[in-house]
Amino acid sequence: MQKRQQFFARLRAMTGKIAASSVAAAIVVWGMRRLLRKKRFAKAVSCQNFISNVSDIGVSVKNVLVNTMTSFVGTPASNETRSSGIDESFEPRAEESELPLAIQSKVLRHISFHDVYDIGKEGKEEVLGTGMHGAVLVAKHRKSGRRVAAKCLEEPDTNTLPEEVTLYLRLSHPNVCRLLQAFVEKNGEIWICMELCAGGELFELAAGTSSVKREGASMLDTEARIAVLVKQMAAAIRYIHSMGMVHRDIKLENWVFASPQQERLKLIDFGLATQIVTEGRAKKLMQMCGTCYYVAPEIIGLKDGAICKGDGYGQEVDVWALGVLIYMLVSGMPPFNGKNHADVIWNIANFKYCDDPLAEHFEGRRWENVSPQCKDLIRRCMEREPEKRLTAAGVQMHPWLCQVASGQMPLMALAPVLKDLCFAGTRMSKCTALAHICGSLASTIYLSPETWTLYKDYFMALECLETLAPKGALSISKLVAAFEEVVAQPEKEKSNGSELAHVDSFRSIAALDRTGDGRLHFFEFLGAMIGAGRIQIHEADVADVFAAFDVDRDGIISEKDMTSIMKDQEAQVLNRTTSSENLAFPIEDRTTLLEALNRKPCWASELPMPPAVVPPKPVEAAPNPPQMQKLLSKAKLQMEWQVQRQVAYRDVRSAVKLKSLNRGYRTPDPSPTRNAEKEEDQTSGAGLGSPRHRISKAAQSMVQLSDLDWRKRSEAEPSKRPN
Ligand SMILES: Nc1ncnc2c1ncn2[C@@H]1O[C@H](COP(=O)(O)OP(=O)(O)OP(=O)(O)O)[C@@H](O)[C@H]1O
Repeated sequence: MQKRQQFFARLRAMTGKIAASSVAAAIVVWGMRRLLRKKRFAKAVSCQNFISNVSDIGVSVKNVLVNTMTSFVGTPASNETRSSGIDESFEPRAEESELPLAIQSKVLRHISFHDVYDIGKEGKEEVLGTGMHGAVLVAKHRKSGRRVAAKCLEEPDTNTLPEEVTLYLRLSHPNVCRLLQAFVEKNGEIWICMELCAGGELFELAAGTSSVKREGASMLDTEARIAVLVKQMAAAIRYIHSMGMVHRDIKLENWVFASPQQERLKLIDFGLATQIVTEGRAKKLMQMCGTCYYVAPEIIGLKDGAICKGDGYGQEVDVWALGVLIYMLVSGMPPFNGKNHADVIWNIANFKYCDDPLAEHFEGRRWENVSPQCKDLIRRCMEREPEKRLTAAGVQMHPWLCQVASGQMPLMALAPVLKDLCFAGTRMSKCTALAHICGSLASTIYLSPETWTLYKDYFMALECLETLAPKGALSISKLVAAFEEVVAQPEKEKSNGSELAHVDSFRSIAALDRTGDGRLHFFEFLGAMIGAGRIQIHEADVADVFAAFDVDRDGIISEKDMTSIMKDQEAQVLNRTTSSENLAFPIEDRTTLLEALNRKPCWASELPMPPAVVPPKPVEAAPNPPQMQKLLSKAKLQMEWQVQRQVAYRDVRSAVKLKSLNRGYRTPDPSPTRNAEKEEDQTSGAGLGSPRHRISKAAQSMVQLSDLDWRKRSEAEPSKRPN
């Protein structure tokens, strides 16, 4: 004990003497690691607090130390210990520090959700939908008035963000709903703000229960229109898979329309998503989860006639679910049905199509008007063997989806966009601070539907450069090659040449890659467009970003603020160029930042109009209209769906009601936490936990047991099967 005290005394003296030196940092971190290895948490925390109190060490060294401590120990004991100018709230937690800064700045720990957003109009909440986590509500940003969708998750340990949030934060694709901000509250709640998709659920549209008013033809009245939607779904799934993730809950309810006017679909609900590929290696998942009708057969195992865990599954389960979804959209019924969830699961495990024997062969009244290509796509998505199933890329390239316009543009027409990218990259490579600010803005900015559609279309047109089935992000090398071909080369050929001919296109375009994965994601592309002065930025847009970068909260973004949150090599770039015309430090106020951001590019030229991605509305009735609405309104199935939904809603609502007596509108997941549930599932092999139709684990194991008992018997003696 005495020795340890001496060690600390020496450490203290030493750190005081050589404050601000990296040697001190190394020693203190080494000491901390030792303590933690010996599980001396109390000492470690006091060491952490000590570092926070040392006032004479440089801010960046101090931040490194404090971050390192925090990643080991967690948040320090009290707020007073951290009053020396560093904003504790900005410090990323261990898993967040892996994320690029532009994404980290979306996680807010120092501001409460309720200080930034108002929920509902005149005290009345606007509910967008209800799920296992309670209601998803409309919230209004106080400063800008923009409306977002907000959901409250509960995490007992605020040091770790739920996987749903960490994965969601990393995604940026035109067909994936954007997670704008996550607020980590002191009471353990996590509020996530997503872009508001006001067009309603695809499920409600298909079932004819949507309350959203739409003009013109239904989006599901012809196969061509359904194909437009499916193409977007395949693009989103491929993107998620290319990020090494699996969604595990692809279903009609989890696709929402961006707005009532648009046929733009967005994927929501990453509650069951997980990282499946790490360091290039894909693992097999064992947890039984998903939504009843959409569960792939490999998720469920069969042993001696009883349902058990399968042998493991991978990303193919999302393609299976997509196949089920297309099946439902064109035929109006699910492929596998049953009296209850266990029945459905049993049928899936045994690959027994629903009551109608023709369903398996896609024949009968419901399939009369469905094209052979569409049936072929469904069949290939719903291959029983996962290895034989199409991949998401395969779905994108399937002939049935070739009828949908690709959004491709001639490369020449894209030259102004490529110039913008290079211009923004040059600015950002000279000024890393600008790159971070543009990245953060792109992650959180509100864009009008027109602006959003325009830049999404350019993004998709550039994606077409890559392959027939793009991965949802732009390859840096392909962009550089395209720039050289249509911009730099023609400029070089001109006798007097121009600035563009000599630009280092690779260095410039690579500077836009904030995630460092060799690809430009949609938010990085938007960041480039902001950096090029194309997207008009308003004061309300920069408020949160300004606050996030003003680390010491003195009302200016100083060089010290920026260096304290940047990596060393980035800070050097910052130091070299602080006086450059790009963005001089300190940034005194938001107006200065706004002016810098709204500066037009010197190379600017007229942007081309992107082609319409959505096919024109058919003048006459299409040759193969599945007439979903009619079909669904008559079908018995619709009743079943609605009854099930109502029951599910009622269950959730009663849970919500009970909770809301204690907590107002905050309606957390009734189970301890999703992650805990996931882990428990993995070890115990307990039943299926599917959102909305999710059966509680206990209830389900009861269902399984009682159900499977008679099943075993009835398999042997079919006549004894109960009705
Ligand atoms: N960004 C959004 N814009 C509009 N509506 C949304 C948005 N996010 C969710 N909703 C609505 O809220 C419903 C529930 O959302 P979500 O699925 O994310 O919640 P959950 O609690 O995770 O539900 P689940 O039980 O399905 O896991 C959705 O089905 C949808 O109708």
